[in-house]
Amino acid sequence: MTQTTLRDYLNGSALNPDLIHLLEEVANACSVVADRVRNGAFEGNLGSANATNVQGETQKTLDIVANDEFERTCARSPRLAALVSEEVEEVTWLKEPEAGDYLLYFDPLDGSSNIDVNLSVGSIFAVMQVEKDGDRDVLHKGRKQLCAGYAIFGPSTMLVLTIGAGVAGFTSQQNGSFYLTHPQMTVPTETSEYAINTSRYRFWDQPVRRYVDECVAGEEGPRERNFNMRWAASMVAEIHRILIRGGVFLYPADSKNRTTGGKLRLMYEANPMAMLIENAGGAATTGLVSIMDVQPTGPHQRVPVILGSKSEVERLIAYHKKES
Ligand SMILES: O=P(O)(O)OC[C@H]1O[C@](O)(COP(=O)(O)O)[C@@H](O)[C@@H]1O
Ligand SMILES: [Mg+2]
Ligand SMILES: [Mg+2]
Repeated sequence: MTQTTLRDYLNGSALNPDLIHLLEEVANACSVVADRVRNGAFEGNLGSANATNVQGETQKTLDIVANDEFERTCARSPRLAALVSEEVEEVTWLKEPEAGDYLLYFDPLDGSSNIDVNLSVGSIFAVMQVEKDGDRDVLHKGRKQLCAGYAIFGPSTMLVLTIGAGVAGFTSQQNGSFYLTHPQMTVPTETSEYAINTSRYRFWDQPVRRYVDECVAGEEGPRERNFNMRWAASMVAEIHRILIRGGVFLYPADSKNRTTGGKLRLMYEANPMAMLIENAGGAATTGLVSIMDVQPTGPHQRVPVILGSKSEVERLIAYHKKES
């Protein structure tokens, strides 16, 4: 049986060859990062680095290793003008920007608190375009993303990608190539599974409390059915689960994180995941606005995130609108 490789899939699309080249380098970077994560114990890369990133978070050694691998690998792409990384404060310009050049936004290692306990982590990315010659603006709305995806380093390494329509999943084989194994990933409209860090319950706003209280009440509550709960503390793992079997994921703004706008970052966490979820038939909101319609104000801006199965996201929007 012949299998469709990532290269076959991209070459069969209408994407610009320069963008195909960039996406192949992103996939290469993901493979290298997967290896570096897998070999972390042998290479002495587990644990924390003696550094904090722009968000004030302690960096894991592998956060820095993954960032360097992304930079090194993707810089081979001739039309890539700039990199926006979670781990780097300023935008990294690789060339004088020309109209049509690409901008790569990435979280080199997502869920990195899970590394030392050997749970799933991944990398998240999105691509946008330079609009005019010399234009150094990288703060475009998520609606302008040309493509987005993530790699998940779990029991198998997978790359999940949207190139404008639909979402496709590729699994890495031992030879390092990605093969199309999940051609049309869709988020079921209905779900009875939610994901939220409930240790923050006391900080939540009323709409989030109401939603979770109703799920917890199960058959005896207003929803009249039982819900299951999962929290992997790794956004790639949560989104992958939702793309496989549905669900809703929340990292809302709350009384503790409101001054920073929430926890998750718009440009390289929320926007790429929102594009994947919407293109798989789900929905993604801050509670009041579609995530991809948020006008960014900075490369490391944070936003509240609610995404997944449409019916639950719509219910959460209704609860938020009632309160606003
Ligand atoms: O530790 P918490 O508060 O549950 O937060 C978990 C969230 O933080 C993240 O780990 C943030 O990503 P990074 O690991 O890239 O900083 C998400 O993957 C995850 O959804
Ligand atoms: Mg992250
Ligand atoms: Mg990260």
